[in-house]
Amino acid sequence: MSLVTWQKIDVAAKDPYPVFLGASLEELGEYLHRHYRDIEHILVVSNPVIADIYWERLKQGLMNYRLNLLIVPAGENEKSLDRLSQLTTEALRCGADRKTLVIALGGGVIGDLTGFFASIFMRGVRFIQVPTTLLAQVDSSIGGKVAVNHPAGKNILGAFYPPLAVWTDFSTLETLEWDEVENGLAESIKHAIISDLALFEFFENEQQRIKQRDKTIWREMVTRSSAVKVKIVSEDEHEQGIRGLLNLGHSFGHALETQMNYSGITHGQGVSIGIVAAAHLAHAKGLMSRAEVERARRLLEVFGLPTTIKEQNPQTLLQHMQADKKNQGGRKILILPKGIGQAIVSRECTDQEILSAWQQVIA
Ligand SMILES: NC(=O)c1ccc[n+]([C@@H]2O[C@H](COP(=O)([O-])OP(=O)(O)OC[C@H]3O[C@@H](n4cnc5c(N)ncnc54)[C@H](O)[C@@H]3O)[C@@H](O)[C@H]2O)c1
Ligand SMILES: O=C(O)C(=O)C[C@@H](O)[C@H](O)[C@H](O)COP(=O)(O)O
Ligand SMILES: [Zn+2]
Repeated sequence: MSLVTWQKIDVAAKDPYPVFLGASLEELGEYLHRHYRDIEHILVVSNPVIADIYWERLKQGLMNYRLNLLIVPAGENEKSLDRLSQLTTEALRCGADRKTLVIALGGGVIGDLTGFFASIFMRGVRFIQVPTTLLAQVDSSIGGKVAVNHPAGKNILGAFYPPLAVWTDFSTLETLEWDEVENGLAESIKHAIISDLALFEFFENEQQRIKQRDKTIWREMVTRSSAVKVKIVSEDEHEQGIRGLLNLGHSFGHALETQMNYSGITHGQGVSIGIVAAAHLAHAKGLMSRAEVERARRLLEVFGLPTTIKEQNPQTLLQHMQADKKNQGGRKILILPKGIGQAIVSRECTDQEILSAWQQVIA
């Protein structure tokens, strides 16, 4: 294996697992053969776009296994109970059993759906994340949150179910459309705002090279941003405390996604608008200066991310926020940035303050 170009970061979860940064799709088979001698059958779940580009490369290393590829249509709406049920039917048809290994080859949608499937199929089978979007590489493949959506709430049915490993091949990002890059940038910038001022400055200073897809800079961006996620989920696997910070912008963003029936807005766009709403709220509470709010907003906009939304009713969005998983006893719990590079979990936001924050991002 070409170990020279690899980097391995371990997630210190209850069941620890490695994140391989700079791995190559072709080499996953060899890794599995070395470490998991009892695997005979592998189910790979992907979508038509991704499979078309990357299936052949991944398959090369998996020739010694009984192998099935299950294709799910692209799109956020596939994170559904119906799709989960259909995957179950197909897995059984392929003769899957408790020793089957499931591989998620794709972005956050495939990762979340496949991971949740693996967590409940025959009460749990092993799975591996092979993230192919920027968002999936820096965020969704790490940390074991797996889920499907419900019309009334985003990720409302799910589990904490860690993968055996995260296998990140940077080269898959070369075929990603810029719109999809933006979604990953929203989560990466979120990582910077909640805990890494130096990473925020990196985004500010390297915006040109990021836009030009400079490979060295992208590698640094994915590595530094993944490291933030690994550190936080290693400290708090099941979101009892500090992991909540990773939800910056999500109370707002998820409300928008739910209101728009998981179409017409991407997760990253919702997070971007949500970060700005949370920043306005933080400013109202004296946690952020006006200049810092502007600095965060500017960075998101530099990369093409939206920071406002048209024609939304703040009251309706506030209602959707009642389904937020962080809420306790009917009280809304929000993540607020504290300047840039730190954030807090706030239990003290009134509905009026939240409505005012919505007003700031509704154009
Ligand atoms: N589990 C978590 O911790 C976590 C974290 C963040 C986001 N998420 C979830 O992730 C989802 C969003 O993920 P996403 O932004 O990756 O979207 P996505 O999975 O829908 O992928 C975006 C698009 O990119 C295409 N694509 C994927 N890889 C490609 C490649 N290498 N080349 C060309 N095209 C490619 C896909 O076909 C898809 O159309 C949301 O459902 C969100 O809730 C989960
Ligand atoms: O890993 C986490 O924890 C996160 O909050 C990361 C988020 O980017 C991600 O969108 C996550 O799925 C949101 O979790 P949820 O519990 O609010 O559904
Ligand atoms: Zn997210």
